[in-house]
Amino acid sequence: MTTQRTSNGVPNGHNGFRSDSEPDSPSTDSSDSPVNGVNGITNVAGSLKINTRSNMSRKKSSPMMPAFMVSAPGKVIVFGEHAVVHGKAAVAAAISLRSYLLVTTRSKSNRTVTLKFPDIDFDHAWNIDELPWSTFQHPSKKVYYHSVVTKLDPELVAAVQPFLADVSPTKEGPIRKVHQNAAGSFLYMFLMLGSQSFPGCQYTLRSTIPIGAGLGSSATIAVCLSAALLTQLRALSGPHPDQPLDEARKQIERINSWAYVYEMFIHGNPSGVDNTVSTQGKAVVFQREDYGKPPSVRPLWDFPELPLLLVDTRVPKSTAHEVAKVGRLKNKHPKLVGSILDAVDKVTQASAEVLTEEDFDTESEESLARVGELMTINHGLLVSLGVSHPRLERVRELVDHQGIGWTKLTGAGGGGCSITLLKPGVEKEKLDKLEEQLDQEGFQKFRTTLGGDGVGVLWPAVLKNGMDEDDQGGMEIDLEKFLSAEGNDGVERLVGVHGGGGEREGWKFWRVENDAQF
Ligand SMILES: Nc1ncnc2c1ncn2[C@@H]1O[C@H](COP(=O)(O)OP(=O)(O)OP(=O)(O)O)[C@@H](O)[C@H]1O
Ligand SMILES: C[C@@](O)(CCO)CC(=O)[O-]
Repeated sequence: MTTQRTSNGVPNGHNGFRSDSEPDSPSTDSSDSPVNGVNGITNVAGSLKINTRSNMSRKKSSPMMPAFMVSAPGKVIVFGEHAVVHGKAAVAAAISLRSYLLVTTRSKSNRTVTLKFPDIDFDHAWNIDELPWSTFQHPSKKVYYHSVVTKLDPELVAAVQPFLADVSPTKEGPIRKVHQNAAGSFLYMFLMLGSQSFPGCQYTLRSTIPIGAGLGSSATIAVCLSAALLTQLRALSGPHPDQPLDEARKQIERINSWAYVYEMFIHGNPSGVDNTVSTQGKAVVFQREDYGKPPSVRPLWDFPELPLLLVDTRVPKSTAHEVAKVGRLKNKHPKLVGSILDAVDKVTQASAEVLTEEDFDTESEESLARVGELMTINHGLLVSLGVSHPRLERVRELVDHQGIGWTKLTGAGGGGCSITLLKPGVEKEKLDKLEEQLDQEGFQKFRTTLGGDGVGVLWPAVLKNGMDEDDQGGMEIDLEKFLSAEGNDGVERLVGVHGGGGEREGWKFWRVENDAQF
């Protein structure tokens, strides 16, 4: 069987996962097969041969898939957080901080699935054969990998609970809850998408995104796990360079839709804006008016490179808590809060217009002031919804005092991060003074660019280190290297991020750019 190779050695189609008996390229997209049913999906992972390159320094012929990586970006919400939960629009953009997931397959005799999340000190394994497959595969519950699941099934949520009982038993209450939440959301998605014949494997995650800071860290994990499971199931056939836009879009939607399932388990009632922008990258106008239907997503491919200062208050917050707080306020004062949410919506719509104007100029004070004023109004409305925090107000005070920009909280609030749009030509002394004060008062600044790539894949987890396609070897990112990489810089170096623009070697991204709405 001949296999065409793409520029970085990834065999075309099926992500290079092929069984000996599999014909050349039946498209999974055209199939209506259930996830746990026909079309070779069920046995995919367990019975495959890796199509390894004969000249790579990997095992020659192994029944296991090679290790591979998936990565997804964090986000900032530029306008419309919280209002978006209530059906209004939001503008959000991907950032260059990312999560990285390494997927390693176990030997055939090892029947465990392991989650290893060192950033939150979480490590747990389950025996695949002991998981409640019969409940998830009951005809009344069965879903398809291309199904769009928009709410959790209480019976299936209950079926997962016994498998959380022995998660992190020695950890303190709130930490244990975080671990159980992470475990529960993974198991729910794994059991819905997978089958008992899934191979033993380990999912190891490291992230350069601060947790619970409003930068969508949980969504990046959701997106990585969704893309990884769908890749293992061969329910994705990309990304590859000649992929038609429609196909790329369908796959992005599929990843996003399963990531939303994970987010629902973590957050209860998320709008889906975080996982959407993390999957797709760049920037979007997002709106979900009907929770029973997919959201409307308008990509903003020409989103301007705004000069933003991102500040982490280092006050931990819970998205679920802040969202619930606004919900309670709305129940108590429906008309009043309804008007505030309408006002946020108007601000968001106005911002989308300004940001997409042809003559919008990131060097012009006039252009930036129009966006900045909208940010100030949006922040004021968020304050009135009760989701700011004294530390967020302190950042605003410091920036306002220097008169160098416009500040708003971003994400759920209650702590977390703020964004400041800097005026053009800000005097260096003023900026230095501000940064010094922020440092002194324990805030953390982040340098990040807006509008980065969405979900990406490194298949296999081998970097060529600048070598030619046909050169020997490359550097394999194995578990040990991944776990021992030091800090954010160490992780980025290991996974091939070079240069301030976040260029990544060997990684591939689904390309869905054009103006169409989907
Ligand atoms: N690096 C990580 N490793 C493992 N789990 C993580 C990591 N980062 C985040 N999480 C998961 O995501 C949860 C944090 O989600 P939360 O929504 O509170 O923050 P966020 O996604 O950063 O903020 P926001 O939703 O406001 O953008 C954690 O409790 C944990 O379950
Ligand atoms: C606060 C919120 O609007 C944004 C969190 O990043 C929640 C959501 O959209 O699900």
